[in-house]
Amino acid sequence: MSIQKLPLPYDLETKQVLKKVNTANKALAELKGVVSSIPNAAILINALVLQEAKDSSAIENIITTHDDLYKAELSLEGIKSLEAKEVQNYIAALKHGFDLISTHKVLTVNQIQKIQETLEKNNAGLRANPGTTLTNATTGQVVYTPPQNAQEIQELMTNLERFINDDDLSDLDPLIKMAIIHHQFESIHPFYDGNGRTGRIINVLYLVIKDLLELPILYLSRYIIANKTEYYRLLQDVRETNNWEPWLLYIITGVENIANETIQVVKNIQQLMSEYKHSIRAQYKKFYSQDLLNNLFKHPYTKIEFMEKDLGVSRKTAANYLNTLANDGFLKKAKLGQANYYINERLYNILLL
Ligand SMILES: Nc1ncnc2c1ncn2[C@@H]1O[C@H](COP(=O)(O)OP(=O)(O)OP(=O)(O)O)[C@@H](O)[C@H]1O
Repeated sequence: MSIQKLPLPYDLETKQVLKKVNTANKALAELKGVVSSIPNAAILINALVLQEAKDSSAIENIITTHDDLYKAELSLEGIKSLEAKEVQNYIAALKHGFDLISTHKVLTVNQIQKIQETLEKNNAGLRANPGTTLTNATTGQVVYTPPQNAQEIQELMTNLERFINDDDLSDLDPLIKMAIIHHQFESIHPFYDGNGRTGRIINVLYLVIKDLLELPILYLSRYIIANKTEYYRLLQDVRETNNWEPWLLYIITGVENIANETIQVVKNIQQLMSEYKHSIRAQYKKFYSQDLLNNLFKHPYTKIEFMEKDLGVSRKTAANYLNTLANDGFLKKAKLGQANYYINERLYNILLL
């Protein structure tokens, strides 16, 4: 069966769906509010995006620990595991996507290609050769064959681009649209690889485009991992039955649940920052600064070079700050090879959840 072009000719706004849309939108609005109450919220992107990258990559069986990831960020000798590198590529793709959409708040096929390119580190572009099928991971059976024809893929992507950006095509709530966009994107399966992760990046970027979030910080991937069987089943089920309601409810419930979890994480970080700010400022009048505090929260694991750069101080001064903070229990000092690094353990524990 070929893929339908968008908008879909069905009434998707059932009572149940609208109810979910309503509560999910409330949760998103609260999250947006909590994030904007942090004056330097952008520093959170690093820590929070890493979380999403780790979870999203895990769906592709790229399993990493937080410890590995944060160490990889430090680029110290001997810790660049392949997995951590994959996750770094995901972060780069998400950040690149965020930059691309930020100015004009549109998402084009071209930009989607750039995101996938950053993620997969190849420029194969949209599929041009046949042969791609989706199989059941356990049985190896083909469950779905996406379009094989290059021109058809191109046309479906152009249609998707219009649906993403032109609200005159459909007045559905953005959350319903996001669920449709995700399904459509995964069904077109426009690339040879990275379709799942690119699709999950599009989800969060779409929320930013629609002003439901200011920063791309909604770890929807965690929800998808936790409900992975249901995810695959519903993707397939919609195609076979055209029964959209369970899929829409699944995705929108995910948005709501994860928004509520993220609100808690952001509030915990905010509280810890405020505690650190007051204690560090009181204890070290001479060297406390907002930039110093930001550095400790931008990188759950930090190193002398980061501090040097962020604060514009000498290596010796940066080392002195970090060692003093470690001596007094604000950070934990650790060693890898010859190099020292410093862990904000309380932040690390919040992000571990
Ligand atoms: N039956 C199906 N119908 C439509 N899409 C599907 C189906 N089964 C899987 N998919 C989608 O295909 C994605 C996998 O595609 P691909 O392997 O290209 O992406 P990936 O990013 O490398 O992998 P992953 O999503 O596992 O991290 C899944 O995440 C899912 O979104």
